[in-house]
Amino acid sequence: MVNISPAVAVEGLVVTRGGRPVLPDLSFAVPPGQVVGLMGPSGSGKSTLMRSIVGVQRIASGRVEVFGLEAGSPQLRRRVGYVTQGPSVYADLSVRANVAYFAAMVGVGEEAVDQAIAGVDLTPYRDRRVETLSGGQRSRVSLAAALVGGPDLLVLDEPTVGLDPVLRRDLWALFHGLAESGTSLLVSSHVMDEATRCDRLLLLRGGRLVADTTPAELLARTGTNDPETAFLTLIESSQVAQ
Ligand SMILES: Nc1ncnc2c1ncn2[C@@H]1O[C@H](COP(=O)(O)OP(=O)(O)OP(=O)(O)O)[C@@H](O)[C@H]1O
Repeated sequence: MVNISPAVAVEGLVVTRGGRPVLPDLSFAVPPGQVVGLMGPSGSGKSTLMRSIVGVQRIASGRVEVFGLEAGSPQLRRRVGYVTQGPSVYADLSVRANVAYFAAMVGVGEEAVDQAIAGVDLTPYRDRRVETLSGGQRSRVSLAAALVGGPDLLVLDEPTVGLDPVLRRDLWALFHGLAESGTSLLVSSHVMDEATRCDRLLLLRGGRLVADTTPAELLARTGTNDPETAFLTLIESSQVAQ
């Protein structure tokens, strides 16, 4: 068997926030070149885990490695793109100026800026100030800013929240296109029907991993054809097991 190193390796991760263990003990690996969904209800710890992976979360113990380097290492700065849930771009600047700003931070030029804007389908809006765009368009500006450096790992916190079905479908197609060209993606969502759009799934509840699986395995294991029911079935069986 070929030994493929994981994009992300987490072992015994413990994170405490507000004096409470938010992630009590997590271990898993994210394979490279795939779209991995981090699913779980609100408050299950998805954002905290993503923050740990991009290296902006203080961890109590354990190990988080990205491409074999400690999360947050300076060598990873250009290799990891992160889009938070809140707005991460400047409302009073144009789409182009925003993406160009992030391009300057990672040391890439004009061509990369145009490519990133085209990649999220915003070329017709490139000279518009972000504050004049719709919510969905704004979130795509954040995505273009994260994409501009050509990261090897993209960490996206609920990127499709509040988007209409057509845009959601287009964004998932974009994610898969990126994965096909070798990018690893970790995408969070609390909408379980998005689970079927992922190559792999990490299901989180109360800061614990309920499953590390594929959509097909999840449905087969729970004998359902709907991811939401499958998730509820898993939660119930894990409660019985406790
Ligand atoms: N700054 C903070 N101080 C203390 N507790 C926090 C802080 N941020 C988050 N928490 C707690 O950590 C837990 C996990 O929160 P987190 O934001 O990681 O969940 P989430 O799954 O991303 O939720 P959502 O889908 O609503 O964004 C929650 O119980 C939350 O209340």
